[in-house]
Amino acid sequence: VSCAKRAKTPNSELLFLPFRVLLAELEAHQDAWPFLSPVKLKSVPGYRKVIKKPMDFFTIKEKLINNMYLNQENFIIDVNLVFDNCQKFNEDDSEIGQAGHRMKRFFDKRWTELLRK
Ligand SMILES: Cc1ncccc1N[C@@H]1CCC[C@@H]1S(C)(=O)=O
Repeated sequence: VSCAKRAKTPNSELLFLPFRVLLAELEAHQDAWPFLSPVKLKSVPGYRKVIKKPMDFFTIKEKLINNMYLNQENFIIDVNLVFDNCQKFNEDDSEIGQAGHRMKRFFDKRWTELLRK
């Protein structure tokens, strides 16, 4: 089975520029602190059992740099996974839960502005 060829051509770098810009904005956001690195499965009881597909901004950046997103959809799916995992595991009125909702609102707004022009 031939695995999907990773996009290596220069123009695909250009193509993914908006994603890198958007991801940089997410990472710089004051409410990004819970999502900057993978959840520490050893120090968060229950996380491994409850959350089937952990995701975080650092992992997304790695995938972006390694050309592992072949289209917009897969990038969006991973970003939304960060927020869906957060809503699933954290109470809405918790510190992390609130940060997740604010980050999602910020992302949805910027995504629309940046890529829906
Ligand atoms: C995103 C998340 N969701 C559920 C439980 C914990 C966390 N994040 C923790 C709280 C702050 C950073 C750590 S981390 C990312 O270092 O584990």
